[in-house]
Amino acid sequence: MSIILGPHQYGKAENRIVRIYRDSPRHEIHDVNVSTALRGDFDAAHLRGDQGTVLPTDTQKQTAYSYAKEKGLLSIESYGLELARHFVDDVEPVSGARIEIEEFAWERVLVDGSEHDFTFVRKGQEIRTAAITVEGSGDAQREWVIGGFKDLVILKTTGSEFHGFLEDEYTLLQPTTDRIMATSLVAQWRFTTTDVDWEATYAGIKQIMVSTFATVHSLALQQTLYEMGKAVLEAYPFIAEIRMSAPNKHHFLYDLAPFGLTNDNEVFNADDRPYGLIQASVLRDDAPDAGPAWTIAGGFA
Ligand SMILES: O=c1[nH]c(=O)c2[nH]c(=O)[nH]c2[nH]1
Repeated sequence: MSIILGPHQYGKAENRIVRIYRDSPRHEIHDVNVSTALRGDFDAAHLRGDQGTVLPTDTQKQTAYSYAKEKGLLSIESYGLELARHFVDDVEPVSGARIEIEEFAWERVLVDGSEHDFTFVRKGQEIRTAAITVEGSGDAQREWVIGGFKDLVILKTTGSEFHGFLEDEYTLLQPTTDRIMATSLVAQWRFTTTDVDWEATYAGIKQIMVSTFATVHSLALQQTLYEMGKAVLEAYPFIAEIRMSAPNKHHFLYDLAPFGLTNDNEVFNADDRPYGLIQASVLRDDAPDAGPAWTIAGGFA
């Protein structure tokens, strides 16, 4: 028996970078959280404490900030690709890089009915996400881009049923033909190309998902997720796969009978836990291999 070094990667997590575009009086803001991770032969650092091939995490951080100026930070997917390609192409021991990014949205405040040039309020909606992996060099280089969002809280007050489910001796749940359906949606989609209008695609996918949530008469959250994923794949041939995670944010009808009141789906208790957690992926049956697109080396949390 011998003890060996397993998979490893290292980088600078959660660089909070705010990039302002101020080329005109109407400023633009891009507010992101960037994590870098480098892979390659870093055995010596682990086995002997030899840092000769280790590009410090501090340097990775400095690069992330510099690239926000040098390469620009208009779309998190293209910025992440620039950063990952740089580490793999220009830093000798690096054979793979993964860049994970969250973007916090801001919107202009209105002053006298007009959008202000340089004052913003944080948008309460979803956080946009990207995960970029670049591996190998030269003609053998491969790239994987995942776009997505998290924390998209969405609710419909009707148009949702849940009945006909399997029952056993522990089943208490009453069937319903009219309930609130709500979730805080996480979605990630895998691109098959990097030749993409990232901004338009993001806006389009989000719009398709929210409108499908609204218009599908739901018999279960599972069905709604599948329909949302299917609609995205039908609209975007260059998306191979979409993965969704949806906590079922239960709204239970509150019992007002003790007060002599009726409750015709009007007053609910928004319960925060436990919650059903419905997770589903939808993909093309000819989707190209995902490679390391979804996973980080070693499966670290
Ligand atoms: O949409 C739902 N899916 C379920 O699997 C489930 N289970 C449950 O108790 N309520 C619901 N709702």
